[in-house]
Amino acid sequence: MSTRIAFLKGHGTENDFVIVPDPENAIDLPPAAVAALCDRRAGIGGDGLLHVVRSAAHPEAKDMAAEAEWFMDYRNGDGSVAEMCGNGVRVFARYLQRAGHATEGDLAIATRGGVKTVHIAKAVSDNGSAAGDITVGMGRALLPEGDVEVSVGERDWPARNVNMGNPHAVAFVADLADAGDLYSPPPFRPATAYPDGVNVEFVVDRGPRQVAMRVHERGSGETRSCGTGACAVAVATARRDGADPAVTGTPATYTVDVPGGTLVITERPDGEIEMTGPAVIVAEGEIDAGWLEGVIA
Ligand SMILES: N[C@@H](CCC[C@H](N)C(=O)O)C(=O)O
Repeated sequence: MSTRIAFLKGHGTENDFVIVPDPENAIDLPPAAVAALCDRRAGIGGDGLLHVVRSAAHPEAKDMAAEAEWFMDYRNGDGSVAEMCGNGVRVFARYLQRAGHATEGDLAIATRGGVKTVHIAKAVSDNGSAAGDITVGMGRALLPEGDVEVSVGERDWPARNVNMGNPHAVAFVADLADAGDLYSPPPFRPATAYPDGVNVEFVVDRGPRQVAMRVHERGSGETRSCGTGACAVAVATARRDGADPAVTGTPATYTVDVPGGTLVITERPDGEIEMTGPAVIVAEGEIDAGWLEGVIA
């Protein structure tokens, strides 16, 4: 291992990530290393980590290499692996643009949830950091049948089970404060509903086709935003509102306010979902490889 490892820090609606460029997949990043890097006191700090690898160099992505040159090897802040990260994939695209691996326009990115197409809008500044929005084709939502409930303390709510590549439980509440401090994962029922854990969104109405949410993310805790969560919320809200695009034949667009900003989600009649929001790189530096080796020893 070299003595210095490059990293960047970025966020999308304040869902923040440590970015580790590693085109040839040469850096060992076991869960303990990821958790140490994402630690906000003893590490760099982040809700998750974006390991930037060429698809051809990663065993989980080489089958996607013909379609997408780059693989988003996403990890949660506790070091666990997740299928997809909606804010992460926009930040990943912003990094590729900044590094000269991508330009404005369309770009395919491999993820564990399949190949996603992102559209990088024209930059509003030319330094690559304060740039325009990025739109991601998030694919289709799956809505597994069966009642689900989530609880906080003594209170519980029915929740909609929505899979955006990763699992979500969406609960409509009267007040976002009802979710409490969200220091620990909200329990869910039935226990068999989410064998690999779940991301839980608490949602209130804000106006016509506008909602606000808080989220407890599997593997990260409460975060300031979750892109796949915002898509799950838009889909659950459209079904609740009788605005299922497959039934009405018209796209449904929802504005989803998160603590860290705003995401705009459109579901088309064919079920395809697009999410638009910001993606910002805020810093660049070097990790001390000796420290990282010590952490995982
Ligand atoms: N913040 C992400 C979701 C990250 C993965 C999630 N915690 C999981 O384990 O499924 C997003 O923006 O989608």
